[in-house]
Amino acid sequence: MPTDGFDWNVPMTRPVRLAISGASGRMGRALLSLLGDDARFELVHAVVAPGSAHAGQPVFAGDADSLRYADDWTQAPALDVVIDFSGPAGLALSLDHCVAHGIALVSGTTGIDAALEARLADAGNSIAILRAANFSLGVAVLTRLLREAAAALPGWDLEIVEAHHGRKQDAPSGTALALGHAAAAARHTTLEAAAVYSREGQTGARTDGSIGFAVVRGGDIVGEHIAMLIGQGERLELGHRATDRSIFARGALQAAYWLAGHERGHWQLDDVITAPR
Ligand SMILES: NC(=O)C1=CN([C@@H]2O[C@H](COP(=O)(O)OP(=O)(O)OC[C@H]3O[C@@H](n4cnc5c(N)ncnc54)[C@H](OP(=O)(O)O)[C@@H]3O)[C@@H](O)[C@H]2O)C=CC1
Ligand SMILES: O=C(O)C1=N[C@H](C(=O)O)C[C@H](O)C1
Repeated sequence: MPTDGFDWNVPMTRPVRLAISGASGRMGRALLSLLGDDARFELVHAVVAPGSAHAGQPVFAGDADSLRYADDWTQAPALDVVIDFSGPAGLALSLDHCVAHGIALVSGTTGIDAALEARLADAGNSIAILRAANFSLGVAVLTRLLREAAAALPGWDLEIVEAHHGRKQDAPSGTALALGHAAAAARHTTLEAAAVYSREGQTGARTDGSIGFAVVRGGDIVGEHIAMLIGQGERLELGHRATDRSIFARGALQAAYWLAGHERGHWQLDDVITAPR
């Protein structure tokens, strides 16, 4: 059994029939490069943006017999699970298809507005859904550590700094927001009450108990998050640096394998991860 922290001991009698939404993107390509060696899955549909130049092209370049990209769900075959890393508009379409056909949905898409959040929440009444702002094991552990530190140091100022590549569409990152929610809950408050998303000009002094966010964008940064707990005369920093998108892809594939066949409802990456504790 691999020792990568996920529980791989799920018996399946046939490959899981998988669709990827956002298949031509950075995360889509990371998923495709892992799927070539993964007998647990049969990739049967690969969705790109409506009207995309990728539509009709082979998913595995150079292989004329390969599955071809589709720019909608109309020709999708029977599926066990969809993995979505497309963006909010693509996720809305993936969700429609999954709900209409009773298909499990794994999504890593971030930057979702309140209306789509509400639709996703409601969809848990009819299909199995697993969403995570970050599919890496390291961030799962970082989140646990931050909860503990935020509770243990209630009077220390908390600032969350994140850095990503220059093409990222949303800010702060989904991971930064998830870290903020976890820390706020550990301090018996909410991120809505505590968050400060921007500072400029005559800001006045820092509000006690607030959680500040700072955002860096540039080049090819895969994803970095640092939570600073700042006291008087000392500072605790908890951080994670992703250097390869395959960590997110591996986590999403494991989540999809685990979720296929699970009953309807909302599931968490923590349900899939069995170690470390
Ligand atoms: N949870 C996690 O661990 C991670 C989450 N993410 C999140 O995943 C999402 C995608 O990131 P990334 O791969 O960098 O993005 P990219 O911009 O590289 O890729 C986006 C993909 O989605 C497709 N797409 C765009 N619009 C639609 C649509 N309306 N319907 C269907 N497909 C569409 C694009 O197709 P086309 O090429 O034709 O334009 C492309 O394949 C983001 O929300 C990001 O924050 C990213 C990394 C890790
Ligand atoms: O867009 C990205 O690239 C990433 N997005 C996720 C986020 O918003 O937290 C996860 C990861 O940091 C990469």
